[in-house]
Amino acid sequence: MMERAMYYGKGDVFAYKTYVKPLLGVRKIPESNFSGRNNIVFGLNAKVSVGGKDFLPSFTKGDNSLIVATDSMKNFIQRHLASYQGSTIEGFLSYTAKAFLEKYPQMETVKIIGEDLPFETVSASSSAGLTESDLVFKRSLNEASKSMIEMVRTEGGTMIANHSSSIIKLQLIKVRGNSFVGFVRDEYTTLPEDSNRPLFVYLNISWKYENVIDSYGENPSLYVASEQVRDIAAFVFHETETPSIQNLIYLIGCRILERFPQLIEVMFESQNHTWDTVVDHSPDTLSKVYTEPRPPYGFQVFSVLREDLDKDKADENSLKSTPQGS
Ligand SMILES: O=c1[nH]c(=O)c2[nH]c(=O)[nH]c2[nH]1
Repeated sequence: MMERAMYYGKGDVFAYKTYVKPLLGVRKIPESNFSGRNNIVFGLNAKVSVGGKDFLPSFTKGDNSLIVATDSMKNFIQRHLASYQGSTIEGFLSYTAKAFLEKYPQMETVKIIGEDLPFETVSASSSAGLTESDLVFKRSLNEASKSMIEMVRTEGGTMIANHSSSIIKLQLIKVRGNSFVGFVRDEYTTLPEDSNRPLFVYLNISWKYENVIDSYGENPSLYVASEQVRDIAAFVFHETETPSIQNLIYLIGCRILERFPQLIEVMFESQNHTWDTVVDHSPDTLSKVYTEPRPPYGFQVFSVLREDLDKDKADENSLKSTPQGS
């Protein structure tokens, strides 16, 4: 028998909480100054989906007797933000998903996606001069964290079937030091080879922990902050002469896995938004004028796995052991 799709839920569940427990003691890495979040404003946009065979009659017979109204799901999420004692979105999603399964026996699966609604610090005066305000925050329309957890009911309790943490909508421009050459040239090729392009990339990067519990931030030294992943991406972009976006994201993924042994996979969705050149005075000057590229856009999807690091290490070792001059 074919398995059918059947779930329902609520999207755009906005919830803001002030004075969430700060995230302190995140382990520092060489690519980033990030060490924690004050969490004075903690905001998220959640989407919950619930499933279970007991919901079938609600679809086929109009029997609402086991339906938890999606309006109630919204309240459930918001009230669980009030009682959540931790300091990360990942921890909150896990806490809330488990609570849904415990409260409603007809739910067999609960998936919650939470998108961070980030606020940034602004300056304020203090007796010591300029400091960061602890009262006023600036809404950020930049990149944001996003997490997902899928929890399922088992014989004796619950189990996490899937989880991920991400940074989304990161947009990085590198003004030179990028080429794209050597690709297939045939009767369909009009793109010239380019040895120096202004590479503008959009990145969504997701990562998966070996032990989901490390993502909750209860042991902050094992937590991977999206701010650190963002900083690694920019850092690796800076130091790499990129031959393609494909290779760039691979190198970023390897660096993330190197820095965080608690992760087993880093997944990328990248988009190419390389600027079009409008005015180019080179070789006299580096200064040029560019504009947005016309649609369509190119994209890449790639997972970097721990075995990629081991493979690179093995390659390095075999190079090292090759006798000089042979
Ligand atoms: O980094 C790139 N990868 C591609 O696969 C591609 N294709 C293309 O037209 N431009 C680019 N750039």
